[in-house]
Amino acid sequence: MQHLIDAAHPNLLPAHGEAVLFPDFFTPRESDIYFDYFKNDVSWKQEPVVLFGKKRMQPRLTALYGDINGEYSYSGLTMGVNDWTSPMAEIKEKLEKRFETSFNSCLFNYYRDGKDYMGWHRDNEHALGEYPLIVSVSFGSTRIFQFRDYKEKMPVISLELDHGSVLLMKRQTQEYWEHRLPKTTLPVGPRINLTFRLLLHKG
Ligand SMILES: O=C(O)CCC(=O)C(=O)O
Ligand SMILES: [Fe+2]
Repeated sequence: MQHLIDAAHPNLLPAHGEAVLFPDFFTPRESDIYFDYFKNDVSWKQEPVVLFGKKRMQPRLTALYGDINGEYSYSGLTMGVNDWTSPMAEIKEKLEKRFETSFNSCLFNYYRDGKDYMGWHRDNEHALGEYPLIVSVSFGSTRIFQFRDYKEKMPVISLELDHGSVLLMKRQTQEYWEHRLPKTTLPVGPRINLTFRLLLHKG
């Protein structure tokens, strides 16, 4: 893979992994079009999850797309896999070319407002292999995204994910760091996030 870290795109993590932000990966115009398209045409669902033995609805809407047939178990949740649509395939190809890799699935998240969030987690499912490359695309309202050391639970590294930005996470990132998209009491509009992944086998 070509070297992705340079002065304009520094590694946001001090050690044990690489996280690189590309703030204007998509133009504002492209981003507006993708946002409207995904808002209306993704089969969004609010899925229940079991946390500490209690069933609750996830604080966001989700959908899974990819080229694996059938179902995929992700974080204790079995999700149906939908077929790529052409705007999704277009984004996937652009990312694959730029980052010299390939993806076979994408998890879509829809955060309706500041009350929707994703808690601390690592994307370290077995199906992703040892050192997964995860590419996260954001459209819509800017939200804060945070990393913290998985063992020490500190310090927190915060960044803003803007409309049209791409965040790349690679190497040991999912082993040493956890990440989240915190709630906010500030008035924020909806945000759509796409995380492209390569699943090595079914979950
Ligand atoms: O919405 C985001 O930026 C985070 C998404 C995420 O961490 C995930 O889908 O695993
Ligand atoms: Fe994640």
